[in-house]
Order: sequence, then C-alpha cells, then structure tokens
Amino acid sequence: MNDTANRPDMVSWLLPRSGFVKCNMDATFFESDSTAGLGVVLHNCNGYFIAAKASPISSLPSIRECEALAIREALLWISSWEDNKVIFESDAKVVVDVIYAETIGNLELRDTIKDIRRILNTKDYFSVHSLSRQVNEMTHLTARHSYKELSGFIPTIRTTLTTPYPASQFTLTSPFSLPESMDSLTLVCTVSLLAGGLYWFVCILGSAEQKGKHAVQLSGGSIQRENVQDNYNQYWSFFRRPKEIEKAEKVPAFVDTFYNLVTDIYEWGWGQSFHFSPAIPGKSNLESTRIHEEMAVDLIGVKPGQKILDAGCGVGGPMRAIAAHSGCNVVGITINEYQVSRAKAHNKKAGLDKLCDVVCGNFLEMPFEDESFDGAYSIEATCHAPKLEEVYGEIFRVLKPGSMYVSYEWVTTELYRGEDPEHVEVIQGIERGDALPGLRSYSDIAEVAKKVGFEVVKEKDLAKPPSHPWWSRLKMGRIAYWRNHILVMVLETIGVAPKGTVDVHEMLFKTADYLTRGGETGIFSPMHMILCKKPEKPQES
Ligand SMILES: C=C(CC[C@@H](C)[C@H]1CC[C@H]2C3=CC[C@H]4[C@H](C)[C@@H](O)CC[C@]4(C)[C@H]3CC[C@]12C)C(C)C
Ligand SMILES: C[S@@+](CC[C@H](N)C(=O)[O-])C[C@H]1O[C@@H](n2cnc3c(N)ncnc32)[C@H](O)[C@@H]1O
Repeated sequence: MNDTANRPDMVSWLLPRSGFVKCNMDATFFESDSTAGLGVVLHNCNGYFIAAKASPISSLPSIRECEALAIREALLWISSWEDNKVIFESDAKVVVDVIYAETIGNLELRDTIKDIRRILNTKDYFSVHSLSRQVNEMTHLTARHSYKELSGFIPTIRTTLTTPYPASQFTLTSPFSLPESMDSLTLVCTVSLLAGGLYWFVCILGSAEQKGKHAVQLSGGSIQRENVQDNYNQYWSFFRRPKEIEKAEKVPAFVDTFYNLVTDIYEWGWGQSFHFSPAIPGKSNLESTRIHEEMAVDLIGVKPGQKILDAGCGVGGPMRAIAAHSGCNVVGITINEYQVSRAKAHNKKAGLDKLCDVVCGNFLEMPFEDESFDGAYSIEATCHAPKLEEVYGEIFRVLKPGSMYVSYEWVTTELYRGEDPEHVEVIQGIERGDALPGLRSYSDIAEVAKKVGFEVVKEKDLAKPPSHPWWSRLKMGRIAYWRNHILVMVLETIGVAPKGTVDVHEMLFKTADYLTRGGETGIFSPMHMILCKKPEKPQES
C-alpha cells in the first residue's frame, strides 16, 4: 500500500502528478424509487478525460456502504488494467478514513473495506484520497446517470471540474472505448482533421476553377434529375447509329442534350470558358485563357460601343473577358437554355450585364436581323455544326459589310492519316466525347469561308510551335480527375448528384485522354484560327 500519511483533503480538483491517472468516484441515491447508482471518471495527468463508468446498485445499502461500493467498484475496474498508477478520489471522507484506520469498526462496511484493502495491498501505485463533494460534482453526475443507463455508457455531460486544461467535455463513450492514448484531445484533433480533410477534398479541391460551381451543385442542366441517365444513354446511342449523325437537323438537339449533361461538370472542373488555349509560361490557366480570348476581339478590330456576336457562347466566359477588354456590346447565342441562365447569372454577378446579352437559339438559323453586327467571333463552337457553310453563312448574313469574323476551329491537321487505326481511334474518341458530328480537315475551313462570301484575311494554327502545348493543362489535371471521379461517385451514391453523373464524368475522363493524344501526336488542333472579312458593298456609280 502506498504511503498515505500526507493525504490532504482536496478543496479543488488537481491534476494527477506526471505518470498518474486520477480516478474520481461517487455514489448517489434516487429517493423517488429507492435505487442507487455509482459513477467513476478517469483523467490522465494532462487533465484529459480517459474513460467513465456508471452502474446501478440493485440492493439498497446505506449511503456509506454505497460510497464504499463505489470505491471498490473503481478499484476492481482499474486493477485489471496493466501497469497503472492511480490516485482514487472520493468525497466520502468517513469511508476513506476507515480504509486507512487501524481497525474497521463499522460493521456494515466491513466486507467492502476488506476487499478495498486487499486490492490496495496488491497495488503499489494505488492510493485513495478524499475531496470535497463540490469538487466531485462531475462524478456525482455520472453516478446519477447510472439511473437512466444500465449499460455503463456515458452521454454528453459537461464537467464542472476546474482543470487547467479545457478538455473535459464528455461525448458518448463506453468505459472501454477510449484507450489511454486516445484521450479527448486526440479524439477532437482526429475528428477535426477528418472534417478538415473532407472539407478540403470536397469544397477546396472539388470547387470550380472560377468559383462557378461546386461538386455538390452538379446537375443535368435543364434535364430533370430522374432523366439524366436516360439522356446520357440516348446521347451515346446517337453514335451507335452513325446515320443519325448525317441527319443534320437532329444535331442541334443532340448537342443541346450534351451541354445539359456536361455544363456543370465543365464549370466545376474547368471554369467559365469552355475552350483550350496555348499554355503561357509564368501565366495561370485563367490568364492564358483570357489572353487567348482577348486576341480574338483584337483581331476583328472593333471599337468600344460597337455590337459583336459570340456564336456558341457557352456560359459566357469569353464574352465577359471580351466585353471588359474591348468595351463592345456582346450578344451571345447558345442552343442550350441552361447555359443561357448560367451566362446571365454570371454576367450580372460580374457587373457586365449592361454590355453582355445572351439569347437561346440555333446558330444555323439565328434570330437576328441581316447586317446587324459590327463584328463576330466563335470560339471552339462551330465544330458542332453538321455543315460548316450553314453557320458561316448565317454569320455572314448578320454581319455589316466591311466587318470581320474570327473563329477558333477544331480540325484534324496535315499529320492525320485516315488509314492509321490509331489516328482514327483518337479522332473518333474526340468526336464521341465532345458531341461532334464529324471533325473537319484544316484544309476545308478557308474553302467554306470563301464559299459563303468571306474574304480570308488570315489563317493560322495557333497550336503550332512556338505555342506551348494546349493539352498540358489536361495532362496536369489527371490526379484531380481521379479525385473528381471519386467525389462524383460518392455524390451520386448518396443522391446529391443525379443518377448518370458518374457515366457522364467517365465519358469526359476518357475524352481528356483522347484530346491529349490528339495534341501529343499533332493530328488534332482545337485552335485553327481563321480571320475573315465580309466585303464592303460595291460602290454605286
Ligand atoms: C470545345 C469543347 C470543349 C473543350 C473543353 C472545355 C472540354 C473538353 C474535355 C473536357 C473535360 C475533360 C475532363 C473533365 C474531368 C474528367 C472532370 O473531372 C473535370 C472537367 C474536365 C476537365 C472537362 C472540362 C472541359 C473539357 C476540357 C467541345 C465540346 C467542342
Ligand atoms: C465548347 S462550347 C464553347 C463555348 C464558348 N465559346 C466558350 O469558349 O466558352 C460550344 C458552344 O457552342 C454552342 N452550340 C453548339 N451548337 C450550337 C447551335 N447549333 N446553335 C447555337 N449554339 C450552339 C453550345 O451550346 C456551346 O455553348
């Protein structure tokens, strides 16, 4: 037994000394139904809660006997643990005194005290002390809890202990559920780390490039969530019946479905501009994108206040950059209603809704007057037209004579060989994953432009060196795509993202690979630039 000569009665709860655990115990009576219960609470030398136990007492002993039983219970419980140095504290001073008295005068306590002494004799580092009831309040509450819970589990109880450390807030726990090493601080830290990690994974890494969309907001655009899977299947079956693609009139509807399915994922994982741009060393993706967009409007030489057309405007990333850069009024057209609503919301948020307008419509038959625009551009959009002359013809119609049109076209380059199965696989992969009725050769573009009446001012593949690879951004994103895929799977499983989102995401994942291969082999370019002019009207003599 440990030396107990200097056992001061404690007036405030003190931390156990280094290497020791402190065990407080108490018993309580419930007069309403003449039952009793006891509670035991353990803290380590840093003051952090380790474990607690509450149990009812079925027989009805005296209050003293109850207190003695609480001490015995605590000793029995802890003596089975290995290697413990424990200071036991009870507010039953009389009982504690009897434990250390020469004789056990009190008959009713005899057996219990004997048991206590026996245990103390076998444990060099166990000692029992008394402390005031007030200080033992938290243990008292635990004992009271035994009234409701027979199993020994402790619910949330706020301790009133005056520890120098603020950690004694109890959570639902079993006495054996927390190993000593996993004290409440460790638990709080672990939970915070997990919560922080989850937040980082979902909200920071999983957030939109330009804070447009978050993973939890993924939708099927204008498609009702229960129809997303069906629409994806329909989209895919379009390619299983190549004859459908040849039916030009069906293409806009198929493109519309595609953009319902992908618009949110694009915004979330790419930003508000749905196109590529050459990488610029030292510049961010956002800056390179903006520079590529501004170049388009610089090429058509328009002045502030003039009205220009964005044919196939997406959610308006380029439109806003161009309006801000040029001071022009930009009217965008897209086949997809959902994109119109997104673009309008973004315009308003950016404070550019006075300069930018968006219309839902088909660029193959535009709802605009002849000769009503001072310039026009299209960025990676006319590739969706089944017949390029139809869209170029419409743009020609709405342009004022003497005004310019620039387009960044998706094409196969001079390196593409139709007889090479690998080339065919890559190009078909790009067509299927990007809703294209069929990629054109770079050599067809100028011909079509001339056919509809344009003068071709300049033609250049902006992807060619010295430009830096446009596909490096796709390659660098691979880890993020995996993370996104896991996230999408989780969100679809728990019902946040509509059913079918995983399939759409997987399709894009594969498309990113085909696009990269197209860029690396040089057989494909998404930025074959053509600058055209609508001729001035001939002077009347
Ligand atoms: C001009 C068109 C679209 C070009 C690009 C904006 C998109 C082409 C492929 C898209 C993507 C591929 C992989 C996705 C990734 C798996 C996901 O986690 C996050 C979004 C992607 C990066 C997505 C973004 C847009 C593209 C790069 C075509 C349609 C004419
Ligand atoms: C790849 S996105 C590019 C969007 C935008 N230019 C950008 O760079 O962010 C292609 C756009 O063309 C639009 N589009 C495709 N076919 C169309 C059609 N027949 N009529 C109108 N818009 C169309 C799509 O709706 C989409 O907005």
